[in-house]
Amino acid sequence: LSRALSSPLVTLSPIGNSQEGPVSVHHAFTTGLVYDSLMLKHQCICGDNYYHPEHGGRLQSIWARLQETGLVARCERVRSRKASLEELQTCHSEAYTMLFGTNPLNRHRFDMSRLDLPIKNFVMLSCGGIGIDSDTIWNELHTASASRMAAGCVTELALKVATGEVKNGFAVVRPPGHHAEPQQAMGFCFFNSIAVAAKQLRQRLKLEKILIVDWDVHHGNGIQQIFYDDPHFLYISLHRHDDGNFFPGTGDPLEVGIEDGIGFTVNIAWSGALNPPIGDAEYIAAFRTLVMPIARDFDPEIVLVAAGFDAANGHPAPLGGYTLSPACFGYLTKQLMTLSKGRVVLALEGGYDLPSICDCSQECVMALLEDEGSPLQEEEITRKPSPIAVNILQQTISIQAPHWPCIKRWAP
Ligand SMILES: CN1CCC(CNC(=O)c2cccc(-c3noc(C(F)(F)F)n3)c2)(c2nc(-c3ccccc3)cs2)CC1
Ligand SMILES: [Zn+2]
Repeated sequence: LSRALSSPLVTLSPIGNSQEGPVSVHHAFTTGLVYDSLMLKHQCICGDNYYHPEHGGRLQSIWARLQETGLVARCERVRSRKASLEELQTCHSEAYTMLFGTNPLNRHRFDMSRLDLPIKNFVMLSCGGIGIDSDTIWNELHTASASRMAAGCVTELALKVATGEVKNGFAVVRPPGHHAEPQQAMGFCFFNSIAVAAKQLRQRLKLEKILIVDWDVHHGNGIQQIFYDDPHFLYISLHRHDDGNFFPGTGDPLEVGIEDGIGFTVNIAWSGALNPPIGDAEYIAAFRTLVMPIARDFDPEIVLVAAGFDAANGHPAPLGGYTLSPACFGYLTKQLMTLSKGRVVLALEGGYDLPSICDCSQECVMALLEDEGSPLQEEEITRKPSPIAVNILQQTISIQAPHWPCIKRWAP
């Protein structure tokens, strides 16, 4: 029945006597959205949102924007749920999921004594809060549920896109996930939502080829690590690297995967700090010369996007410092929609400037709905990428060409 329901604007035949007229169930085949206010509760006990840029106001603002613009009404609302400990354990150790996945209300159910917690412990923060570090803050009552909810929402949405119940999707979730390693929380991240979703697609739906594109300004060290030896998952990241001097420092172009996974990690590692800052022209060029040719060659069954917006204009240097336009994120989304019969799932990662992340989210959801979206600036379409960026792309092409012959035509 679910297949029937997902076809456009189906009307079921009337049941019972004809006086009642047709009983119709309108399930348009459209973009799925997933959001849950439970994710707002993950906050530092110090309450200082300026010191902690990764706060609940980010989600509230994005959701409000999607409602005010009528986009929520045009989408299918996907049911939110927390990821189970079992789902989390496809990416994280049992001890880790117990430590960060339980709270005082449910911890009694688990025998924590036999867990050797190999994790750096919690520290007191200068703001008066508690956490793994000054960014990865811990709220004893709410962080576990919020982090599990984020992973569960991305997973639920990805499954509905993969099974064709919704056309594509956008997950409005926090805390972010792409820095979370199997046994290490860092960079605002506890559970690797994108990685958990990707594992479920493989385990439950037996998908063979899953593409993960990460356009957050930071390298997704956790995603890379979890899939580093696995050719079923192609990880392509574009990130500020500055030769390892920008958080988290990983994501060098020479990191291409190991064993069977060689060639299934592609790192487009921008360097040169902010002179000149990286903008639309560089990302358009990277997609044209590397991301899309490799992605088409891989021919994935679904595309998951670690869609952080901290590379967008409006993020001061420590948070990113790049100058991508919201329209550019809409353009990148449209490019990825040419793959996998359009089965694309975006999950929010970073992004802190509220007007900026609202504009970016709006452009991406409009792209998913196949709306026109804002035009790219003429200047950015015609501008040549900076010499440093051209150099980075050429380096990456020569490193990856042995694994992806299709990109050779761009090599000098
Ligand atoms: C208190 N703290 C201190 C360090 C901090 C800079 N650190 C970061 O931005 C940082 C560090 C590690 C990871 C990430 C990060 N951002 O998104 C992601 C994500 F996972 F992709 F989502 N990771 C970001 C600073 N922020 C500012 C700042 C400046 C202007 C306005 C707001 C904050 C100054 S130092 C963040 C807040
Ligand atoms: Zn704090």
